[in-house]
Amino acid sequence: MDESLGNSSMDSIEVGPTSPRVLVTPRIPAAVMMRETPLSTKRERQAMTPRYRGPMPKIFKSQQPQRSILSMTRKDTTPQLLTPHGPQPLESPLYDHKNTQSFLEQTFKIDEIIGRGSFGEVFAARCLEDSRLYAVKVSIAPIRQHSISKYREAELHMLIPPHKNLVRFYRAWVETDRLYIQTELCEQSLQQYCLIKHALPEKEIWNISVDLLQAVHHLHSLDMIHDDIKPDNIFLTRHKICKLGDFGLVINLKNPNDVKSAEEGDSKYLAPEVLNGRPTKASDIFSLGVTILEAATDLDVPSSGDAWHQIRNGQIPPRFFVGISPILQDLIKSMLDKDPLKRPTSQTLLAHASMKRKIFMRSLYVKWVDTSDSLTSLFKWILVWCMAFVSVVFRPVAWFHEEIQNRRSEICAQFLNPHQQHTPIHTPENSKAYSESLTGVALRQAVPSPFDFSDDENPPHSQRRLFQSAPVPPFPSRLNFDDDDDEDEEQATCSSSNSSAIEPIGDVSPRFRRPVTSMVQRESTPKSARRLLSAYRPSPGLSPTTSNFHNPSFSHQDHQASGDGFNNNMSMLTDQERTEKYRRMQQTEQHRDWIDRANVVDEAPPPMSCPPRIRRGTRDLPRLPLNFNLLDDEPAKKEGGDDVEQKREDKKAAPEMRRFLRSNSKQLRSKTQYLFIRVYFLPLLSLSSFLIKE
Ligand SMILES: Nc1ncnc2c1ncn2[C@@H]1O[C@H](COP(=O)(O)OP(=O)(O)OP(=O)(O)O)[C@@H](O)[C@H]1O
Ligand SMILES: [Mg+2]
Repeated sequence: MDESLGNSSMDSIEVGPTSPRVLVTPRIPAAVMMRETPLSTKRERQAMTPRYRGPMPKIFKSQQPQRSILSMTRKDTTPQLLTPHGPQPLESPLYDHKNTQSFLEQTFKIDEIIGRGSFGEVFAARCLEDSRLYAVKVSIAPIRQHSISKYREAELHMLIPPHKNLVRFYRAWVETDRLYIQTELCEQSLQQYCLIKHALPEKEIWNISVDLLQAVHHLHSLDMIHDDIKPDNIFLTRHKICKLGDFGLVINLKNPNDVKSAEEGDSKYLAPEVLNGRPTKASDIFSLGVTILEAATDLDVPSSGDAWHQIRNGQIPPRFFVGISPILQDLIKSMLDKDPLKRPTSQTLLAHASMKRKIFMRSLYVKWVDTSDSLTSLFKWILVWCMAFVSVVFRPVAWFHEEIQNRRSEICAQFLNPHQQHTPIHTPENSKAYSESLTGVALRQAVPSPFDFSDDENPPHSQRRLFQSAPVPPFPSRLNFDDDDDEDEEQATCSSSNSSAIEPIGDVSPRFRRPVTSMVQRESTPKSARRLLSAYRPSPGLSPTTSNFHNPSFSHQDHQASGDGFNNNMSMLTDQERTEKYRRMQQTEQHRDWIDRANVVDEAPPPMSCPPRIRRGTRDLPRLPLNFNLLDDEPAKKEGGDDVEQKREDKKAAPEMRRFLRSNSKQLRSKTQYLFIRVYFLPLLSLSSFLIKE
């Protein structure tokens, strides 16, 4: 049928010799009419019928499912692995027989459905056993038990030795009457590629021809016929290497019992002799010739009619070959020869002079791709291990840094805000004493003092905390009440009285010389009482168990009679010595008051102890101004009225702040390192894991 005639019949009709041309709606459906049209390219066809988006959909033997097959599968049998020696139970460390999910769902992570064919659905799925991506084809209809060809595709595929231009077979299994075939995943089919690109450049056509001829030659050398070569069954990797797939119609010529099903290859690519006979190796060459012609010319291959015969009679209009080299034209035409005997074999074609160089170049390219792939995977492997190692090494460091930073902030906040009550620095040594004092254990053990000095200005003991071992610069040592001469005596006095304050009588040990609770009592004792306490020192040589302190009959007179004590010492001193001694005592008292204020808390301690380095660094620091921006805390609220005083304090504290900053610069540096890990290392880690997934 003439092209112009076809167009006029579709768009307009002449009602009479004088009548004007009127547009009518064609009665014949476009699809039927298009079958009658002569050869055209797919692009031309698209222009004529804008809604045309590709070849007509296939007619399925069974109704195409509206939802995925997976949602319809029920697991009621154990999966059977198909092997050349028969079915065997399929095992995997990830598979749980008791689980109601299928083997596919348990051992794969399904990414998407990548295709639907007459046989089944094809999924892109990541195998959880090796973390690689595969294509898994699941049969649509349950496999009929007595069907001869029920596992045909899988059985034939597993028989074919692997080849770089054949889609690789991994395994196949049957579960609940459905066949699953796990194969290599490719990027797209040649049909999808051609629909986007239309006529491919000649260089690509040569690459495709070389790849497919090698694949067909591999099959033919095994005495196998593919019988379904078409763009839909040819797949492209991401490196544009062509692979022949879908071995459902393969004929094994070596097996005389191989009964082929009634299905035949796609009529568009069918060799003319197959209409009246059996498929042969030559028919595969014909199908391959039509495929290459379609890819090179963007020909819309007819499935029947005159156009179908036109191709088989070698009457392809020369306009389709415009821009194609004569060598490629000759190659295609020879493959489409009507006479199967005149058609070249795959071996003859590969041995062609023009082919040899191209095969060599292609094999180099394939090797390069393989090498780069292996190097990439090796690099990824090394990267993963390095990352794992580095993360193992640095993770505790990062965690430790974070803890230190938090702790530092807390400590600084205490020192920088004079109006805020201070949280104590808890050390492993005093944490026990802390918990004891909270529960009152230590206080209950303590022998009650004869003096009750608790008053309103002293908070309860349970709220008092100590810097147990805090040095008190620039003030004299807390035990150094008196002159150097009587230092020993003073210490003995203190330890004796302290021990008696916490320990039950008769159980005094030297390690309790400075128990915390006794310090609590001491810290909370008013000045006047402390002076009186010194009067209760035990006499030298008197054991703590017989100490006057614990003797209920002990009185002030007894104390004076024992000849020791504060008043006697003082009376023996000169005026100047006494003044000096008072001055020092005053300083000590002031400092003790400061400690008292600093140690009052009303909150539970944080769980982590402050590391000694920081404890040392921060202990000596004076209070710093409130507006220290290093901390994220809210600026402390100034109480009304003492703005001026506050400013003066701030000014005084400025050099102290500098000192503080200097001493903390090391910590800030470590914070920078920590940030470096957060900003560079962790994203690098996620990048590498992403690369590995890919
Ligand atoms: N290994 C694979 N990699 C990528 N995509 C694939 C793969 N296998 C199949 N597909 C996609 O799934 C579609 C259908 O696959 P396949 O041809 O194997 O199914 P089919 O049921 O045999 O169909 P038909 O009988 O029409 O050939 C293909 O067109 C292709 O898009
Ligand atoms: Mg197919």
